[in-house]
Amino acid sequence: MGEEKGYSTAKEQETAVLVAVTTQKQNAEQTAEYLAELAFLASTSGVLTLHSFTQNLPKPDNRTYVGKGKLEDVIRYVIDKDVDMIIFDDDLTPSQVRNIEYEIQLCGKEMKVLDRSLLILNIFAQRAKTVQAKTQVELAQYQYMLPRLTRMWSHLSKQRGGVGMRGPGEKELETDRRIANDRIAFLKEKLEAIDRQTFTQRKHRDRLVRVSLVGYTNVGKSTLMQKLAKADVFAENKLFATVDSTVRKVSWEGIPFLLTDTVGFIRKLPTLLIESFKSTLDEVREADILLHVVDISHPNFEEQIEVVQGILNEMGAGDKPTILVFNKIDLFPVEDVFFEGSALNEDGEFELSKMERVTQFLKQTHWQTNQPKTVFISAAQKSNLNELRDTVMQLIKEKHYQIFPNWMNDNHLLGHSDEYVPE
Ligand SMILES: Nc1nc2c(ncn2[C@@H]2O[C@H](COP(=O)(O)OP(=O)(O)OP(=O)(O)O)[C@@H](O)[C@H]2O)c(=O)[nH]1
Ligand SMILES: [Mg+2]
Repeated sequence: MGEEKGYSTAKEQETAVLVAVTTQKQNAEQTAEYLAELAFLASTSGVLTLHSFTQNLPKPDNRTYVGKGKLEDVIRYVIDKDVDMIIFDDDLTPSQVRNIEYEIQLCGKEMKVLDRSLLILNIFAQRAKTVQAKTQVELAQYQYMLPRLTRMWSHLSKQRGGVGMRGPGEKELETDRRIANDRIAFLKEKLEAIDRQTFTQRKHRDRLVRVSLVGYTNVGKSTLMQKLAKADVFAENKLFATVDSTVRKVSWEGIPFLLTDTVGFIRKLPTLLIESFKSTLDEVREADILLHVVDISHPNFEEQIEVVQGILNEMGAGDKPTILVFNKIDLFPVEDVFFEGSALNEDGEFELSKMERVTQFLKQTHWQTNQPKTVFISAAQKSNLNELRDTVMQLIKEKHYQIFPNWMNDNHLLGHSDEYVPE
């Protein structure tokens, strides 16, 4: 047994190589950023990225996404280093999957082929907790898989880790397609039943003002929800920590309202997921006020704002009263900024705290606007949360008095206990 020494018996972490193309529409810098995000997505689902391949093309190759020679390089690397999977940054068409699968078969080694959507679907599947979210993810998985049912995607091993595995021969394909179609029909019916139930529940809920936290994934929505609603919400430095939406009733200045934490958005969010998460996203669609949370410490936060705005527009929620909440200002690089207010006191110390100086600086930038309103905060450090509350309160009050014109008369004699976290 001596020769086995040094080998770990624990299950090793799965490994991946990433593949992306730089095109006329996507420059090299963007490709690098997308790849970094793809590696983060992979690590969120427990997969270690070993290497990335990129190719410059006018547009992705119709047949095999990258050119044939490049694909051979990738496959050779995967064989040499015994990598488990290849992850493509863009969605592959069913025929690209077939062609890539064919090239892989020629080399005789088993390897999984995933694209961005499938990776995101897998993460959603791992994270969904409620019956509704689980059903939504499963529906999206089947809809994704159906047109791609080739030998590789087959045998409906939809369990975690099973997606992308090589399946049995052509014979089972027809059966698989039939099973998939039946399952899709069943899941749709199940979702409709859940929808009817939640619709009835919602109808019976008070007609309170509804505020929704929206934003790119990992920007700090759940952390902010925790601070604002004192709710025990799961927050983590991973993508898509939240897949189910959480609603809390909060009361400020005697006015109750509903605060919702929602699933994070991401660039190239699979359309199938948007569709099947329709009812979860109804929380956003039915919201009166949106708090669009932005991670100002992220190098691409401006593009992330656009992605989120684009998805909101698609959902028909693009023109709701919105507050742009720039979060994580504690991570804003202080050294790089020029402070007009950075006067020193007699002891040679700054008169303003670091957070105050950063806030002051940010308020002089073009991000400070009134359309939509902006607030700069750190949810983690509870900085400027009072200002955020005041800004949100203005909008809540407007809406609240529209719904309950007699609220003041009915309630001004009652004592209110304000629940709010002081800074
Ligand atoms: N430094 C710093 N980190 C923060 C702040 N707010 C949140 N974070 C961290 O950012 C990470 C993501 O936070 P979440 O609250 O899970 O983000 P989310 O937007 O809910 O993410 P998803 O649910 O995945 O879309 C966590 O590690 C938080 O601790 C902040 O103000 N400053
Ligand atoms: Mg979250």
